[in-house]
Amino acid sequence: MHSSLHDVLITPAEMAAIDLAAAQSGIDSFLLMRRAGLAVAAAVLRLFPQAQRYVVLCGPGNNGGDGYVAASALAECGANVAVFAFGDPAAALSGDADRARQLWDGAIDPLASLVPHLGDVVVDALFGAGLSRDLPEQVVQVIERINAKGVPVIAVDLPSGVDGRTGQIRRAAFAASHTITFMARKPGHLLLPGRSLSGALDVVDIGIPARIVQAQGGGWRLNTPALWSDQASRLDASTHKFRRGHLVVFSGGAQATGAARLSAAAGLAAGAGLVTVASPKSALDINAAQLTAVMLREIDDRQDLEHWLRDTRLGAFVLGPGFGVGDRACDFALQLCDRALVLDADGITSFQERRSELFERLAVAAGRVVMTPHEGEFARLFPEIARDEKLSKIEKAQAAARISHATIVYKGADTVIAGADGKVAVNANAPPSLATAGSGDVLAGIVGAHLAQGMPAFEAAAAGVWRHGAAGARAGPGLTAETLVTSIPPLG
Ligand SMILES: NC(=O)C1=CN([C@@H]2O[C@H](COP(=O)(O)OP(=O)(O)OC[C@H]3O[C@@H](n4cnc5c(N)ncnc54)[C@H](O)[C@@H]3O)[C@@H](O)[C@H]2O)[C@@H](O)CC1
Ligand SMILES: Nc1ncnc2c1ncn2[C@@H]1O[C@H](COP(=O)(O)OP(=O)(O)O)[C@@H](O)[C@H]1O
Ligand SMILES: [K+]
Repeated sequence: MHSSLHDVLITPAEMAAIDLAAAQSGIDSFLLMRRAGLAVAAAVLRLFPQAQRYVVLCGPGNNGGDGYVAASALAECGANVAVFAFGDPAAALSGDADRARQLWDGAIDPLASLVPHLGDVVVDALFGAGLSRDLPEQVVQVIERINAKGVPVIAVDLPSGVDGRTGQIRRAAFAASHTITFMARKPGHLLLPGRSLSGALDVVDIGIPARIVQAQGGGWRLNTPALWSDQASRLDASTHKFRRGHLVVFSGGAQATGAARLSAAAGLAAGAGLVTVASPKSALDINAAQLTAVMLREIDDRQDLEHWLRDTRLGAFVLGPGFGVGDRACDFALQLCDRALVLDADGITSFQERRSELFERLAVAAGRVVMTPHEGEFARLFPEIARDEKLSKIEKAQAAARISHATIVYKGADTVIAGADGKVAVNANAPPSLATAGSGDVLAGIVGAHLAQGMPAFEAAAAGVWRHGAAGARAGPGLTAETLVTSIPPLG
């Protein structure tokens, strides 16, 4: 892949515009298709040199065209190749794809006649970026037959049936072991369930200039350090703990203190210079018995908080983990909207019936606020957005950020980070072992540390999600929230 396109995500509509812009700039579109098909053939031979038969499935558009080029290249190498087409290829195909078909001099059988055998390797060139509706029954049946047989599938551009913009399945989809895509990743490769169905992803540079790809791209990004490393604070010899930021984490009552302590420990490990747990009187003793480097302060009510907030050195706040749902959470959060705040868990749920109050406050407050909902919390605060099936997870996070005026971290295996200004990134470094109790509390603490150090909200959130994922990978499969805290890698 071209290095400047490493973190760029291109939707199918943008890819079509890129295709057009490339043609208008004089680039030979058939040459692009040839490079795509040859890259597929090379990958297939490298990955599955022992296949008894290469079964190439060709669709009615340019994805099918890539398939015909790959089939011809495989046959030229002496491989046993069988081509099956959806519909009548002579009638359906035009332009480059038809030219590619005419250069294939073997038989073309109807897709429905395919009987997969063990020893086959399937090259899926049915539908790629042009998938525009649910798959027809005939294709669904073939996909189910092949998936059930367990023969390896290499997908061209996208596994057929996966929507390249949303990652959703249009009735059925191949479960590919590998996907070969072109120029840049597509959102459907990263968003679930498309991510699980794409297998190992290979992005091939077929020679479209990076400037053309970038010019048509809409700004969706993969979450990598390139997005935020220049905003990360560096340690220099003259630093002191207040310069590294003071993070406050609010504790729940005596029966619910662990979550806040996990956030606090994560905040300290992630680089906040000081961390204080703000605890109600009822939980002071239990917190005191468990805290060492993290400090403790009694905060019971609104007045206590108002008084304490006169200390401008308090750099950022985490409100929500184990805090308890109710008006007290809302009162505290509304007081903190013009500071730096991570609103998580109960802090989000508490606003289910009062969200306009929060959003109106955030619209005028000059704070840096990050909300970190998982799917359930997202649906509580943004029910109409959560229900809208036309939107991808990326667009849902963007819509939520827009109406709430906060940075949204829409959590899950495919966490999306969206800024109120439209910036968006999809995370891809998180292992499934992060699905463990307390893992979200650790994330809130890491993001809080970044805010305390002065990072802007979007960058603080994106860096937090990335470090959380990297910590998960370092902690290994048996991780607990505690080992996650001790595995947080350095920032930058
Ligand atoms: N964009 C580019 O620059 C390049 C694109 N290439 C290939 O071109 C592909 C995109 O080509 P196309 O835009 O022709 O799109 P596709 O080939 O993915 O599919 C479009 C065709 O499928 C039909 N179709 C869509 N959904 C259907 C459904 N559910 N049931 C039945 N028929 C359906 C459409 O009517 C159209 O005929 C990419 O995925 C890639 O493989 C490559 O050739 C290399 C260059
Ligand atoms: N399957 C998964 N793969 C990768 N990351 C995951 C997966 N499941 C959950 N996570 C991450 O783990 C964290 C869980 O947070 P959350 O749902 O709030 O749990 P908890 O309340 O137990 O802390 C989130 O950051 C989420 O993105
Ligand atoms: K495909």
